[in-house]
Amino acid sequence: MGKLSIVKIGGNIIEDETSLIAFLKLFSNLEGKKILVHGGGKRATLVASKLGIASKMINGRRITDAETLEVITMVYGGLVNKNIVAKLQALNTNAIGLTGADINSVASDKRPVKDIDFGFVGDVKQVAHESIDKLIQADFTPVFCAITHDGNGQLLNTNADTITSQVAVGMSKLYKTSIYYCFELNGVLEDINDKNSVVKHIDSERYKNLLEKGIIADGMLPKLENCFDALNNGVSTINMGNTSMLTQENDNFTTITL
Ligand SMILES: Nc1ncnc2c1ncn2[C@@H]1O[C@H](COP(=O)(O)OP(=O)(O)O)[C@@H](O)[C@H]1O
Ligand SMILES: CC(=O)N[C@@H](CCC(=O)OP(=O)(O)O)C(=O)O
Repeated sequence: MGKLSIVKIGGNIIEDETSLIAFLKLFSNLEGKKILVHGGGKRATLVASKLGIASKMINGRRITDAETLEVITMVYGGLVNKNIVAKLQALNTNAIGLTGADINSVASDKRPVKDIDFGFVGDVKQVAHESIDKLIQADFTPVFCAITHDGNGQLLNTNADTITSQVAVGMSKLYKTSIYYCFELNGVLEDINDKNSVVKHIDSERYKNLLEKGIIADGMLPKLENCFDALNNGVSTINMGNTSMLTQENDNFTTITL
């Protein structure tokens, strides 16, 4: 089985031009077959506010009404995705930007209304691993944004961490897949105020222990949930840390195993 790396970058890296360029250089130099998934929640909030639209997040997920869906479609599928693709082209990486609607790559179901109505938010139901692989086999590098579709013409907003883990699960039918969640910190930290307190290895036991101690919070909660889901469904390795973990020089990041 060949190897495939799936790398995710979040809003903090995207918003900082220097960090973004530095990351894209590392990503371009990464050997082997690869996929990039990007978020952009910060930019969506900024653009929405310029348009007089208030943003509301619950449990790390954006409440996405019809107006907000228009904003995130323009921001994730347009502004952020196309800028990243252009910058990758400048680095000689032949990137192709995709929403989940493109080549029917990521289909989802609108989240059912229970206690909370998230609006146009999708939970992934199917990843077209064979179609995505056609792009990879043709030496294109897929760049996914945080948009999926329901197959009936409706675009849906889906968290980029979830897209990453679900695409990785789908692709693990064809490849030995590794996920790299890149963010602004060095990894999962024992003490959020001490950037050097990286927990180097988290397995199911340690995860339980960190949860009990309340060390994992905010955006890290769904991130780690996604990790264990991916590992339980065929993904080989998951690493979490700053962008330099893509180089051989940095071994100070978090590795997650079952
Ligand atoms: N123990 C922890 N170690 C590291 N980050 C943590 C921890 N607990 C909570 N966090 C938060 O999780 C955030 C990363 O998750 P998220 O906001 O989803 O990032 P992104 O979307 O940029 O990838 C960090 O910015 C940090 O504030
Ligand atoms: C449903 C939902 O919450 N979607 C996310 C998608 C973007 C994202 O995940 O961006 P980051 O990785 O930068 O946080 C949102 O709109 O914020």
